[in-house]
Amino acid sequence: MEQISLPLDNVKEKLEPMEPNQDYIDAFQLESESMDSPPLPNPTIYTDVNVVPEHEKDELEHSILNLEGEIAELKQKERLLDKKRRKALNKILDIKGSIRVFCRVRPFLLSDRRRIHEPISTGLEKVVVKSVGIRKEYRYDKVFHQAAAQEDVFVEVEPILRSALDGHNVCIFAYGQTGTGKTFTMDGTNNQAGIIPRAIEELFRQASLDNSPYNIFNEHAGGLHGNLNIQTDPKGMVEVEGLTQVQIPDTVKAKRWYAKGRRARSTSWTNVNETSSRSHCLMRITVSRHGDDSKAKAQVSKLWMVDLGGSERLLKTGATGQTLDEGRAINLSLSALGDVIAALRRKRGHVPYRNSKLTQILKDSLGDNSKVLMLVHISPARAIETYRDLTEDINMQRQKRILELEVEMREAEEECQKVRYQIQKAEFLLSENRELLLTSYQVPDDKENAPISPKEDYKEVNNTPRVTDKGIRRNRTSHFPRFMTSTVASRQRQSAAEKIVAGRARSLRSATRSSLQFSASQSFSYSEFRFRAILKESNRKSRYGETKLLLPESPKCNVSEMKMASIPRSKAVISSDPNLRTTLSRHRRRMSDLI
Ligand SMILES: Nc1ncnc2c1ncn2[C@@H]1O[C@H](COP(=O)(O)OP(=O)(O)OP(=O)(O)O)[C@@H](O)[C@H]1O
Repeated sequence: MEQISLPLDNVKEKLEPMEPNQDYIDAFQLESESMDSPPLPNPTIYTDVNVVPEHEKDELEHSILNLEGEIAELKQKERLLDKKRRKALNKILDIKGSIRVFCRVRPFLLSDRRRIHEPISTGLEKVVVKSVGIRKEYRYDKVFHQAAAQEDVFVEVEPILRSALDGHNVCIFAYGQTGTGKTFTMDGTNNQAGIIPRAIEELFRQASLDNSPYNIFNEHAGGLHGNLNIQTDPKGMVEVEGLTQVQIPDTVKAKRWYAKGRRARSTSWTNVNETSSRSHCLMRITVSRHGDDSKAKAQVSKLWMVDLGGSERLLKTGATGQTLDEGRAINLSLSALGDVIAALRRKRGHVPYRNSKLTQILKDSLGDNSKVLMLVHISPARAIETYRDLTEDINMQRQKRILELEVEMREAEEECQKVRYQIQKAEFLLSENRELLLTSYQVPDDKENAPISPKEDYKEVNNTPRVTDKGIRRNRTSHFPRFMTSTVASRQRQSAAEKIVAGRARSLRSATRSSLQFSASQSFSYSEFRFRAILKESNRKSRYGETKLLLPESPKCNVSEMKMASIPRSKAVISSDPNLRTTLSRHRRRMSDLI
């Protein structure tokens, strides 16, 4: 707050400095020239603080209380809707199966020497392999044919990612012989991103839509046949000693760490694949979600994305030495994983987790309450046919129920987003009102060091006892020598300034009313533009993590409103009256010009 003198006789005004704006200055000059108000005694003009009448304090406090109640109600509604959405998603995943096995058929590559062109039907659930006259049928939850794109695969993966954010442990595996496309499915290429980069994007996107603060950590382990020390805590949570855990604030960092982990993975040439991965590659993303209650324990879930080593016959790969040993270790752990998944699918009492490091590490993410997706990869070098399943009716019923639940889930999600936006608006208004209350009514604790109130200031300057406004005016004129009394021009300027201050007071009152209006009808007036501008700015800054604000479709605001939005809070003229707003701005430019 600084004090400046105006070229009005004896007028003291407290203003905050503003940047000059010629438009406003010119407009103000025009307006003040045309004013024809009766001469007034020289007033003392104060702005910014202590202009809101005392009785409006109650209104403001009432508004704050209303908003607090409203926010609590909205949060409760948000929790219920989120619960409904989670429940629907969980049901969908249960119907689909908590352990699902997909099959992806790799397309022919230029390097494939032998091609057997058999017709392959698409989008079905069964694969028939013909080999030396023997015909074998394999059933999957879904088959991705050769032409299936990375997006097609990811569409099926997406729901269980949401499940990871909801607190379930999730495992996504790529399994298959060497060269069948496991790494292609998990990592992809620069132009055809695979599951892992897409999942990272999606996790951050979904987390940014949610009001709950998330912490996302990334761990990476390549070459699991080393001597890893695995520990299980009393609650059954598994930890691997020496695993690097990094907090990842955004997708860029997440991808950087992922790339770093991938580089550590051992690859070597085999007869079957030039850059064959000679180890399992595990990527773990730990999501910890904090609820509204900051004291409550965070909900922690793990998302594992595993590119398993090739499950080839060792003779066929022509591997020797270390590569052969790696191949053996891979095969052993793969068969242990197969046993665990088979036991879980058949709901056996005993699940043989202890048979390999791989299954020990994944123990807490493969059992109850977890979601598992196994993507089996096959190469097209054999004739493959897929048939329509005979249990078509059952499938249709399943699909119908899944569709219903998906609608239910989407509706709950959309409703939840609306409620979140309402919460953000209400919280924004609440903080505005609290700030207004603080700046307008707070009595400083330390009276000696407290800034002098405008009236006291006046008293000091004029060395007169404190009197009412009327008294001040009378006293003021009577104390000044004749040559200090106002001229016609100065009185005109004063009158303009007085009008402005009165308008300012009105504008502050209207700000209070705006808040009250929201709490009653949930509509927006003055704060909407600033609120949206702030939201836009925060969304522009970071799509993920940094801020949890979300900007739904916003109504168009005109240029002057946006100008207002860019003025800092302390300088913003808060008024729903556009004329008053302009006058006040002009006034300020004029004042700043004089500093
Ligand atoms: N769906 C696909 N579309 C196009 N190219 C593919 C597809 N799947 C695999 N490929 C290509 O096939 C080759 C082998 O794939 P990839 O390296 O992913 O196999 P892999 O199963 O991971 O092998 P390994 O177990 O030896 O590491 C790569 O050149 C890859 O780009």
